[in-house]
Amino acid sequence: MNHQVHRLVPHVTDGTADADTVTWARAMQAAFLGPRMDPGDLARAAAAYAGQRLRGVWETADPAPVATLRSWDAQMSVPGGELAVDAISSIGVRSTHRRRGLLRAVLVDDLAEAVRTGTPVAALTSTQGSLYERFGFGLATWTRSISLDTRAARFRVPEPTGRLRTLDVATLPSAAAPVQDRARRRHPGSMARDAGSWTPLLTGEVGFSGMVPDRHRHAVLWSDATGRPGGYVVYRVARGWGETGVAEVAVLDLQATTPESYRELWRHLASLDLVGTVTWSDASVDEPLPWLLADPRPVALGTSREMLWLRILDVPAALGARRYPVTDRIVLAVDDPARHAAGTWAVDTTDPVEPRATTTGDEPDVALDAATLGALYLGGVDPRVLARAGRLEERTPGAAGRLARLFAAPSVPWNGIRF
Ligand SMILES: CC(=O)SCCNC(=O)CCNC(=O)[C@H](O)C(C)(C)COP(=O)(O)OP(=O)(O)OC[C@H]1O[C@@H](n2cnc3c(N)ncnc32)[C@H](O)[C@@H]1OP(=O)(O)O
Repeated sequence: MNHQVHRLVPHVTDGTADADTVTWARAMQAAFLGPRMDPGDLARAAAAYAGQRLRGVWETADPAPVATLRSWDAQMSVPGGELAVDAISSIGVRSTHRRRGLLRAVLVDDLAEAVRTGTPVAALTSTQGSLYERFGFGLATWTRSISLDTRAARFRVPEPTGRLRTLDVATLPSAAAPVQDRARRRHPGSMARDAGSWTPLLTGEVGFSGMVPDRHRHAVLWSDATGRPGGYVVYRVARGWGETGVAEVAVLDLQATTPESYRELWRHLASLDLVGTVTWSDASVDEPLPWLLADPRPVALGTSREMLWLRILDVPAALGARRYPVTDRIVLAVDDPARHAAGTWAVDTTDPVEPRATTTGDEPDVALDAATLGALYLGGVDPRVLARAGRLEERTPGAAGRLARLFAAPSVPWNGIRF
């Protein structure tokens, strides 16, 4: 079935969105099993979409779309640099209209616009793990939950350094945004937080909670001895101390620009009175926390979850935007039914400052599909593992190992912000 996709530009005045955007937001919320909201709350929730692109499929005479998608331009860190990506979210289809190709229609339309405007990569986080590979998205970063038994935690550096300051709704965006911008450069795959997400991060007033405020959230900024801000943490009291006498705190976002700021933010969390446990569900898979402590046992590592899915839309631009730790020339044959990444590409890093991916008639060293290339792009998975899984074919002996050395990232890719 051929679905006509339309675009909607949100208009936001005095913190509330226009009527069409509100109708769009209501349809999107319903697809995600969100609560029913009164129009005022919905208009405030939808104000976060200012400057973003809304898409939908509308049926005749019904003002509410049957399918929704939201996207915006975001900066993402890549090894040795950064890249503008098409960040995609809010893909929802009315429960009565599923499995008729509506997700496909809105997503294909959005990707086509990203290609037209020269955006080399699309990025999303997903509610389900099986949806997006068929559209060429590969799983590029993971997170892992971590928890700290604060009463048993002893820091190897015994004395705190720097200064801590609490932030409120008025001060969080201006104080934390520049810190996040610096911190994310330490982790390939880390995305810039979009402007509209700072206030809800602290108030808890998000559409999916029906804009019900969460008054148990706190934000703390750490600055070094010179007064330069170096990190922040936003956390919520997940369980109060009333029942058991011991509260539990959940980290919502923690960004550190230096080892010192990382240590002092964790020291702050560990020192909270009345708290027994601090948890963080979207931590990096390689958190240094256990190494800060005299005894690592108070740290418990939990389950991994998939986080960021990447779709390479422009191979020369995407591969040329990152840096590589070794010089090599490897030929990749990329299969992509949507054609965006299809071709035989020579990835040549002989000039480390200007690596290039160009089309070639040479025999490929490796054959893979577009989703596998997206998974590999940040260096978050070893190509030899993908070869063992049959996701990548070595056409010349040892090519997967060469690819592993070429694509290796300077630090483990991580994005701590679901969007
Ligand atoms: C980036 C994000 O926003 S992630 C959020 C995804 N949205 C949600 O979880 C909200 C609730 N769910 C929904 O709104 C819908 O069920 C959606 C968006 C997941 C799917 O929408 P639909 O219009 O039914 O999908 P559509 O018919 O276009 O299917 C596209 C393909 O995905 C497959 N697919 C769709 N839903 C699922 C699913 N739940 N599990 C596995 N495969 C699925 C279809 O079989 C189809 O495959 P094919 O084209 O290879 O044959």
